[in-house]
Amino acid sequence: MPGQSLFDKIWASHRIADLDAEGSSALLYIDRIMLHERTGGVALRSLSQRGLPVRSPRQVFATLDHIVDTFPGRSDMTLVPSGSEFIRTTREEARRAGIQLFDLDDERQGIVHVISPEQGIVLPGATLVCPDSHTCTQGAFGALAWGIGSSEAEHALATQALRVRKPRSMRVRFTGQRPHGVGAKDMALALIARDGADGGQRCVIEFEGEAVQSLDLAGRQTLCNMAVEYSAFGTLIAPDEQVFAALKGRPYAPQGALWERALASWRWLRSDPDARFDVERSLDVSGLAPMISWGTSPEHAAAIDGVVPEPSAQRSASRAEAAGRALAYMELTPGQRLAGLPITAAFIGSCTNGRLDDLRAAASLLRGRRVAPQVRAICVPGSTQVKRAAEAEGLDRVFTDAGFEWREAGCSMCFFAGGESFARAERVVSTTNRNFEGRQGPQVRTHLASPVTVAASALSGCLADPRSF
Ligand SMILES: CC(C)[C@H](C(=O)O)[C@@H](O)C(=O)O
Ligand code: SF4
Repeated sequence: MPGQSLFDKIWASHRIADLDAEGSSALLYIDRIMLHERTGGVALRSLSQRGLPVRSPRQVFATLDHIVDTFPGRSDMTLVPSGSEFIRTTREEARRAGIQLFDLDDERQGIVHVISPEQGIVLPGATLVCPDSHTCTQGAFGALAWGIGSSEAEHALATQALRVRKPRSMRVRFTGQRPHGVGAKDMALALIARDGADGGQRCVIEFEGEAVQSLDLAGRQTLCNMAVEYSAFGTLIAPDEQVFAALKGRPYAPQGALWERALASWRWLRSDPDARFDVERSLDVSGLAPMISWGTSPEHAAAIDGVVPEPSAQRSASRAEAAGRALAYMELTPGQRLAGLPITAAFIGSCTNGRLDDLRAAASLLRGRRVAPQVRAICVPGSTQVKRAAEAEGLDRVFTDAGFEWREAGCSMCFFAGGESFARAERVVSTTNRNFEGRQGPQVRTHLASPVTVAASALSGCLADPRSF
């Protein structure tokens, strides 16, 4: 018998029943369900219309993040068409079901994947689902967390269990030491650029290696967050002392004697040395440079000191065709240098890079400097707690003195839902995770990058290398 992977262990400890003889599908117990107003309110309403109660309201948490206004001093007003309807439905159904809602006036409000660890909702070794694709972010805490569809969300709410076809497993080792200016976002973009946006093959990916262990928790969450752009089913990083320290004392984490018991069990949450994975990959980070996307997929990314590639350099004819289309949309030509490309907007925030450490990293470049006059720069903290903590150390002033807008927490312009947007065809450098056509507004061209690269670019008025600051 080979050893077990961390994924195998969590799977086995949550399996209620195998659904076939080979054990390739199982009914899994779900520890936590998270919801947001864009998809969660609808799932709750549909359930209540069918006369089905939420089975275990204390294990379900909801927040308002996707279509809420993020203007300073916001009200219930939202520019998103039918946005108020989503918000109202979520409020009504959360109240009816008796589940905890982190509403707009609640200090615990924020992007669903950001508030979960802040509140100690995600725990090592737990299963957590949410009808949102970036739920895999929470694998950074050693939880099996994945995004589900709305009918699955209804099933999970009604039964606290889900039928799951067991995903294959992958291990990705990041070896070597990260050079100056290279962070988790660059590691993720480099991996996706190398292997393609389908490289993760719907596997549960365990990230390992010194370059992962040395990341702070914000960085680990960035890496796990981007994994869905690599087509991962979910992610895992074996939880360590950093994770335990971060969760200790959080409102929904176990307390007292229960904490001690939990901690003792969490120390076993790692893959056995002889665990087998269906796919093994590795990437040496020591030669990486800060990355920037040039196209309309996160796989369209290159080193900031590089050039826009020739579409014909892509691995297949279909990829070459997609790259050609991407360049047309992005108004770029092969061979053009990436650094120096003029931009008109910069965005810092989202569940990828909207945490306190991300804001600190950006602020370290912005301090005492001003963004270029033609650049509209916006910072949206990932949660109200991130916002408060940032304000407590004066980061809001650093951002506003530099010319950034300082906003209320939410998803904001990470995605265009018909509300607030960048101007048509604007070129934006953004810490978010998706850059497909129209993602941040009609015709808007998005360049994905790390917080320091976005800060450097905002200051320069063009895509810029953070290492030169
Ligand atoms: C609206 C929501 C379902 C969606 C997702 O699942 O990811 C959003 O968060 C996104 O990033 O596009
Ligand atoms: S911040 Fe962006 S990627 Fe994250 S959940 Fe919100 S819309 Fe989705």
